[in-house]
Amino acid sequence: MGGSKKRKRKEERGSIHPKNKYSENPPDFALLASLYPSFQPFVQYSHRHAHPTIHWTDFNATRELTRVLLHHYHALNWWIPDGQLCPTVPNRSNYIHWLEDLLSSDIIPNTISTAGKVRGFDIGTGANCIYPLLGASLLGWSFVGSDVTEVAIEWAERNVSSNPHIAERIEIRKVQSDANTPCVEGLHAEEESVHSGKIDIDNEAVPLPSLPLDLHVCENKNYCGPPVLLGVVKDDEKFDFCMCNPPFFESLEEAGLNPKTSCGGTSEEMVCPGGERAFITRIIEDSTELKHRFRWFTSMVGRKTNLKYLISRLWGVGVTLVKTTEFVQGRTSRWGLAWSFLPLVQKSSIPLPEKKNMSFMLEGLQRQHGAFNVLEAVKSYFSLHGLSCTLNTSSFTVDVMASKNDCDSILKNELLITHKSIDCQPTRETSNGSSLDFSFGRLCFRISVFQQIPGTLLVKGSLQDRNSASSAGFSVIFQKLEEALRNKFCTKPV
Ligand SMILES: C[S@@+](CC[C@H](N)C(=O)[O-])C[C@H]1O[C@@H](n2cnc3c(N)ncnc32)[C@H](O)[C@@H]1O
Repeated sequence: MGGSKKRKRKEERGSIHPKNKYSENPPDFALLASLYPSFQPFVQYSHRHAHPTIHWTDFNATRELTRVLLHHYHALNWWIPDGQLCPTVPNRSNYIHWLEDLLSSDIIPNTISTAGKVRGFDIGTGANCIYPLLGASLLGWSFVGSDVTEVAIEWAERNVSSNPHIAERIEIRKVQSDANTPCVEGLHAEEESVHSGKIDIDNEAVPLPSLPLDLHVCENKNYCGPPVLLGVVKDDEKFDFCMCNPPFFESLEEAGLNPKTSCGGTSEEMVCPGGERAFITRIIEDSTELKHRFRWFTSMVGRKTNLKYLISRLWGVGVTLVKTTEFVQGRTSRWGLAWSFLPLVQKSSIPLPEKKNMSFMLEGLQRQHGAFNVLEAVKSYFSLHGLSCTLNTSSFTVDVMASKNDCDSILKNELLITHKSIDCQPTRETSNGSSLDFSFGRLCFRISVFQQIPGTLLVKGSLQDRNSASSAGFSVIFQKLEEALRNKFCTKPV
């Protein structure tokens, strides 16, 4: 009962991007079977299903489905050897269309692409090379696709050269697998060589690089493999975006947990020490060096707990904005995570979210920072902008009253106060890329702080007035408060 409700909710949220070829018309297996004799043996007809289906646990069936989908709907020739990761086309297309939305959103300036030509970097393109093939054929984008394994490079190149109409747009780049990036502290040398099978470490301590992120929290789970972006992106290169479907898992056992599908996948493709959390943390590390050489840095994230962790890492390294989306396919959810270091663009008027209740989590707080400190920071944040506030220590709330001018003051000054260290002009832009037109007289809201578990607090805001003009103002101010608190409490020392 609970399960079916949950499933229904997911289905209601919508599982497929509206621009996706398959959003209105799911693949027609009967038609494909009639057109492609090689696909026929895999198609099952049963009175239990309204439409013909395939055995999702059969690698040969899922690979043949991908081949015919790419051929029939995308005019692409494609193949992978046995056991390599087999992509699901509708699902991978969702990521491409989300990137398309990000690139056309104008939240950050388009400083990179020339003459409307979009150039992307696919980290770990795999033997299947699926993202460059889809991005080039659907949208005319150019790509560099990187990978570490010989088999991925060989087959990605084959998949590119068997499609001469787009081959010029895709470069496959081998990452030197013997050029392991140094490991940040956490792993014992012994564990390192066992887990990665690539790192040749004597029993001596490895010299540690000074990195802007503090990874102590994920002890023993750090990425110690070959370079990811730094050392692979060339000195003179700029990209509109990078994308990545990272090795999600820490072990092959974990990778094999879903017996309901067979998409293949070798250990090199699916597993890395520390799993996706460590791999994406390395992308974040690299992005702090490469900054404006990419308009958007993005990655797929497989676990919600990792998504939360990575978002708080991002605010800690001074990004100007973070965007997320949920990709739902069947019963599986994945998340898209995007960030940028470019200054936000000032815009005139875009509708704002009109919410009366908002909340966010502050995670990874140090021991000395409890609910009371955060509450005090909330009060001084608003007092600093001249708003009238009352702190109630027994209910752990701050009641705030703001006039139109007070709100203006927050929007005009906030970025100067909280983001002194980043290259960001004060604008009226919110993290959602919207701007505010105040048409209310006074705003009353309550901020409450709740302890969840040690080191994690929930901050809630509730609007006391009920008109929608106020709720637009409240949404923006609450987002500004969130940025300020994250900046104050979630930034780790360099
Ligand atoms: C989960 S697979 C994704 C393959 C393909 N992009 C897809 O979506 O199906 C992850 C890929 O990352 C590659 N990989 C692992 N470490 C890498 C690194 N440091 N740089 C580039 N690729 C890497 C693996 O060899 C593997 O092909």
